[in-house]
Amino acid sequence: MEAVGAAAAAAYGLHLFTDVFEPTVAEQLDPDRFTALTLVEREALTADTARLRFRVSRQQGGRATERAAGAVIAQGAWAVDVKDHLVQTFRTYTPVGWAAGGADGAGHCDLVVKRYTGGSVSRFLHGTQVGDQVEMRGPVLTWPYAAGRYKHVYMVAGGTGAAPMVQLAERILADPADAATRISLLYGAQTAADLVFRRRLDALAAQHAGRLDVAYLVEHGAADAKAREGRPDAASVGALVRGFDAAADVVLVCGPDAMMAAVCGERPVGPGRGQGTLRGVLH
Ligand SMILES: Cc1cc2nc3c(=O)[nH]c(=O)nc-3n(C[C@H](O)[C@H](O)[C@H](O)COP(=O)(O)OP(=O)(O)OC[C@H]3O[C@@H](n4cnc5c(N)ncnc54)[C@H](O)[C@@H]3O)c2cc1C
Repeated sequence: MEAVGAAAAAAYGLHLFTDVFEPTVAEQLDPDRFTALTLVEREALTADTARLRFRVSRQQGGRATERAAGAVIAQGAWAVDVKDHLVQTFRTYTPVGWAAGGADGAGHCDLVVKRYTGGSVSRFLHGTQVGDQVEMRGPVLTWPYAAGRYKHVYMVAGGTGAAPMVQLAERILADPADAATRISLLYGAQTAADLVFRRRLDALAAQHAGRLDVAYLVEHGAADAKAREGRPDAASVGALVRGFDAAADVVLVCGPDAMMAAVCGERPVGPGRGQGTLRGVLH
């Protein structure tokens, strides 16, 4: 009994000890409320698209929040709601880099955001400077995924619509329980320079040869050997999903409204809404 009591006291002491070294300010994602994260790094990827890195660190006693966030992330593809506090409006973004952080150091949450000329939150985010705080809420589950559920995951992405595909592909390829899952991605953008995830995807494909195939499409400009000129259309999407097996596979589509309408039909907006009637070239 004494030994158990001593061990419990030691564990409690260790818990208090590690808490002392954790920050007092909340820099954690919380699924239930908006919290402020600090922008620590920004990188221009194109004239209108930037990668923004926000610091994540566990606050004192913040393990319950961290567990709640981890529980959502464990369920599949996820995103965060980002608020423009000036006009109290929010939009959803897909982290493409994530580390929860803890007693051993700060973590991070990376977003790749395209700026729209008349846009509200994307312009707000592009106006932020290193050191600024931005309010976020999440993780928000966007698509439940269970390892080993699909034999082949087909993906069609346009522009920053590739962000959820990158997040999901990295998850699948890193998970031994998904070792038999293959991924084929068709990724289109305006120009070759706008294929902002290309280098990352090529490295991933080289690392996981035979499990990830990526084909690129560009609308304008000279295409190279691996990036053909064109849009996701009946020919390119048809070639991608040629081996599709409805019993074992899935097709994921994410991109601008016009691309969604052309490929699969627009998805009804709102929580819990499914695809609805399949239209477009996948019909
Ligand atoms: C699950 C999910 C994940 C997402 N992940 C990402 C991501 O990782 N990266 C990313 O960049 N985006 C992502 N998005 C898109 C993002 O949420 C926003 O929709 C996008 O940033 C535009 O928001 P905004 O507030 O800047 O533009 P909004 O203000 O919503 O405007 C959208 C468009 O409408 C136009 N517009 C605005 N007002 C008017 C007007 N009065 N008249 C005519 N046109 C107008 C704007 O010019 C713009 O083109 C994601 C969306 C979802 C649903």
